[in-house]
Amino acid sequence: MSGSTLEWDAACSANGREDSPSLSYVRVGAVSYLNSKPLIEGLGNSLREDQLVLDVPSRLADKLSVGNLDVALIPSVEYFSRPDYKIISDACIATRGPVLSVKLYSRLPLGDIRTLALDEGSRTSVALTRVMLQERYGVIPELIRLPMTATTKDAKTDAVLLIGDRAIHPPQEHFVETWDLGEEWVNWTGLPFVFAMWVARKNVPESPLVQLLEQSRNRGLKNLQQIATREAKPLGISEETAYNYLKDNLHFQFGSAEWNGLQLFRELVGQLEENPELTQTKAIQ
Ligand SMILES: C=C(O[C@@H]1C=C(C(=O)O)C=C[C@H]1O)C(=O)O
Repeated sequence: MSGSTLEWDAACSANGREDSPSLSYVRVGAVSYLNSKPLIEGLGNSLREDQLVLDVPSRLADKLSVGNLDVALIPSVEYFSRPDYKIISDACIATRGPVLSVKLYSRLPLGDIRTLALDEGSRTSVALTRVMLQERYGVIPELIRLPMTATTKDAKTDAVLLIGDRAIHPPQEHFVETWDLGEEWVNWTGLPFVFAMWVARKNVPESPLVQLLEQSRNRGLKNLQQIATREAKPLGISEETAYNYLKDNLHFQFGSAEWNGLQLFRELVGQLEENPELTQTKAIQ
């Protein structure tokens, strides 16, 4: 435990928020994929083991929503509908071009897609895919949930969305078209895309976690090669692929261009949600 616990406790009592968790109680959730390792480099040294939970993005969003986490790296789309959430860091998962780990694989030309299987771990890329298919092709597909354990072959749909570590591997079958969603968004809008950011519920005091998250990200950025060397083998990818992914595909700093990209995405998602009956997802058959 770091010496900053006292500072955090003091912030809680100074704000008169006895229900607010101090650092010794705060529960932090981070994405379990390679993309998040630079954001949490060394973070575990300042928290107890049970305070840092790693999980897929959709489950982190659910845990934050029901109060099982206090702070989490959640899909950006989950922030839009929650006035009780606040962004507490400029550390994020974004891209300014091809992202490598968010892929739409299609068995038909994109304009002919009628059924779409969606990675169960995703929320933001699900919304991004739907926005782009509708805006660019007028396509509003039937949505099927693709469980974490299922592969593209298990999905009998016209197209499949995969995110995270499993999307980095080349697919095991031939697809007619493949979209790198980061590349498609940036080419289409001229703006970066923010997939995930650190969000807390509004009653959670920010200090000293804000500083810890910034320090972890800065430490991670300095250690990309070590992170790639450490993480590549268990994922079955080369160190070079892991390093290039962290260094060139991902962007970990939330700047004004990222903010503009996020605002545009928010507007487009808002238009999509005006039609709620089109957003239901069925289980895979
Ligand atoms: C780039 C990625 O970013 C992510 C995609 C997310 C989503 O689609 O909801 C959420 C968090 C990030 O893990 C990825 O997972 O490959």
